[in-house]
Amino acid sequence: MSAMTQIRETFRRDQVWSFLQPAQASVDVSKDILLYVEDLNVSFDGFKAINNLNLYINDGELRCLIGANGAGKTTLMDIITGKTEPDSGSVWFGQTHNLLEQDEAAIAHLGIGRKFQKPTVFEEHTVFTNLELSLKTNKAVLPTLFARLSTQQKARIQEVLDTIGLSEQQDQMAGSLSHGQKQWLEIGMLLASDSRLLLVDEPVAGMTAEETERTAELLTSLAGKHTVVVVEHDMAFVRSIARTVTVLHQGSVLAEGTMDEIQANPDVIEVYLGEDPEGEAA
Ligand SMILES: Nc1ncnc2c1ncn2[C@@H]1O[C@H](COP(=O)(O)OP(=O)(O)OP(=O)(O)O)[C@@H](O)[C@H]1O
Repeated sequence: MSAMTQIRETFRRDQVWSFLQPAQASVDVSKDILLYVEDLNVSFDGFKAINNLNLYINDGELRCLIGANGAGKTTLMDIITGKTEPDSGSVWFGQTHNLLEQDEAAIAHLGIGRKFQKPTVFEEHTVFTNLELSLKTNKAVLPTLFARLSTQQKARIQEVLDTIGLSEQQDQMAGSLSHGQKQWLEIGMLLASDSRLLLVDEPVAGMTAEETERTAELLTSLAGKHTVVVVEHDMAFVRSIARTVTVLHQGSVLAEGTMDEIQANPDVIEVYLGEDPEGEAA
C-alpha cells in the first residue's frame, strides 16, 4: 500500500479508528444469570425501603416487577443504575461486574439502560437523529472528527427503526410523535446504545389499547437478545407479557412465579387484602 493510500485509509470518514471505539463490555453469563441482587438493604431516615432483597434475573428473560406503591421498585432500579447507594448487599452484572463499585455512567456503559415512565426524547430532533445520538460511540470526538455515520451505523439505526416500528416516522420531529411512539423511540434509544439489560418503568401508562398491544409485542420481541425488566401497575398488561413475575412488598420479594402462581399465592392474596391482583391494587 502506498503512503498516500495508507493516509487515505487512515482518515476515511466512514470509519472510526479502533482505538476510539468503545470496548464492548464482556459480561460473564456462564451461569445464565445476568443480574444478581443479594442481601440488599437501604434505609431512608430509618425507614427500610429495601429489606434483605434477593433477586436473580436470567440472561435474555423478560421479567415483570410488581408491587404496591412504596414497595421499593424504584429504589431497586436506582440502586442497579448507580443512582442510590445501598447500606449493604451486593449487585453484580454477570459474574464479574460489581455494580456497587461503579458510577452511573460506567453502569450505563456496561450495557444497563433505563427508561423512565415519562418519555425523555429530544423533541426538537428527528426520530433518526434521536437514535443517532444514542449510538454507542465516543461522543467527545464524533461530532468534530466524524461528521458522517458509517454504513454500519446507518444500518444499525434502520434495524432499530424496524424493531420499534418507526421507519416511516424517521424524518419526523420527535416532538410531533404520539405518546406511544415517543415511548417506543425511547426504547429504541436504549437499543441503539447497545443496552443489554433494559429497565423499563411503566411503559404503557397513558397509552391507548392499540399502543399497549404494540408495546407488548415490542417488549416480548426484545427478550432473548436483550434482558428486559418491566415495572408495571397494569396487571392486564403484565399478564399479556410476563413469563415470570416478581412481587415486591415492603422492600423484599414476597413471591415469584407465573402470573397464575402469583394470583394463587396466599401471601400475595393477603397483602392485596383479598383483592383480585388483576385489579388496580398493584
Ligand atoms: N430519597 C428518599 N428519601 C426518603 N424516602 C424515600 C426515598 N426514596 C424512596 N423513599 C421511600 O422508600 C419507599 C419505597 O419507595 P419506591 O419509590 O422505591 O417505591 P415504588 O415501589 O417504586 O413505589 P411506586 O409504585 O409508587 O413508584 C417509599 O416509602 C418511599 O417514600
